[in-house]
Amino acid sequence: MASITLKGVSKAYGKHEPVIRNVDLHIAQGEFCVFVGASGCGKSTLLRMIAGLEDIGSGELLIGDRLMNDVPAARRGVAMVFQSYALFPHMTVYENMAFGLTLAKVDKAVVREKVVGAARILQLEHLLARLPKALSGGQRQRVAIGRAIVREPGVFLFDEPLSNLDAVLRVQTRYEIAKIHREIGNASTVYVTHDQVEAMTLADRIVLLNSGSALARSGSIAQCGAPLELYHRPKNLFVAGFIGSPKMNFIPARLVAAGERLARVQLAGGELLEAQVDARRLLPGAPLTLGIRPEDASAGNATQHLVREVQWQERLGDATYLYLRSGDEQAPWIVKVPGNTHAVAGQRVPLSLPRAAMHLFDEQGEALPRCVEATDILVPLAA
Ligand SMILES: Nc1ncnc2c1ncn2[C@@H]1O[C@H](COP(=O)(O)OP(=O)(O)OP(=O)(O)O)[C@@H](O)[C@H]1O
Repeated sequence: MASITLKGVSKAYGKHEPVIRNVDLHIAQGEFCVFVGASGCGKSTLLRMIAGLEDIGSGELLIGDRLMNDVPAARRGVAMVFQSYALFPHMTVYENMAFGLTLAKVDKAVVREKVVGAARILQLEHLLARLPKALSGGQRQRVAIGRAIVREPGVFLFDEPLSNLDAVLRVQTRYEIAKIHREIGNASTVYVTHDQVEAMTLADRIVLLNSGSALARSGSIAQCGAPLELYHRPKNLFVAGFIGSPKMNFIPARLVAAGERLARVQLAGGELLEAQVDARRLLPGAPLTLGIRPEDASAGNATQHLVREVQWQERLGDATYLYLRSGDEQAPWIVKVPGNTHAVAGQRVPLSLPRAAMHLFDEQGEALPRCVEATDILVPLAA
């Protein structure tokens, strides 16, 4: 069982711009780490370098305390599960799962014990004699996971393993992957996805990669931390906009006054709002972006509110997204309200914006520190 350490790892394909830039990362033994980011930001390249399927351009990769840069894939103690399952079509489920062990000339009785054990965890026991073509997509992916488990690797690598599954199976298989990771105990898992729900639900720690902008070039780490840390304390506009769906509302504003735990800002239409943010490093008049998540704003009366007009609504059943705006604003605000809310286009809605829920970003897009306690963020479930 093993930790994974990347020290100053970079990679370019041929003479092109680097796709991975100077990545430093330590994944502890037993940790479930998810690489997430937009298409093309370098997630798979980073994973494939850990797997040994791609050369490391520069820097060092260690698994445990062993330098792995030049160690072939088969000798790294890692097992990888691909989006495409990569099963042998002419072999049964049993033979597919046993393949690596048989190749390594492991004793037949030991192979049987391991394959049957993995099949039990994955609920595949009744399918061991079938060929892959007689399985559903979800069952095929479970066989691919089983093939990885029987090798008892120190490191599991998953490259978008749920992308080919329908929505229901995706949720079920996601739960199974989390359960297997917990049951196996001390194996480290690295999981690549572009789906932020998978990232939020599976990860002990998320590594969000930049995808190239004026602020940061692609292939570098935008933020690395626990899922709720990225959600509640995004470092910059890119992270704030990537994590959360629908995306955080961004509204241009100016600083009016900055106190120790409270900043007063003014919107383009002249409205004044207060945010529990420390903006003392900026001067009054500084341009800002105010950020508020759709689920943090609510339609109703409160101490601090403004009025916006309903333009459009999307009904999801459990919730409704209202698209609201005023004449001064380019983009509509999206506000999440209960699913049974009845709104009509053109209706004017008072909007309540809690001071503790607001984010402020400076002109460069860097977040200003929020003055919000952990206890304001997570509320214990009443017994
Ligand atoms: N073998 C290759 N040769 C040249 N360029 C490549 C190669 N593989 C990937 N790239 C480029 O490297 C960049 C990163 O690709 P990578 O597949 O790692 O991204 P990703 O974040 O996993 O994307 P996706 O979510 O679309 O799979 C992309 O611009 C891609 O076009």
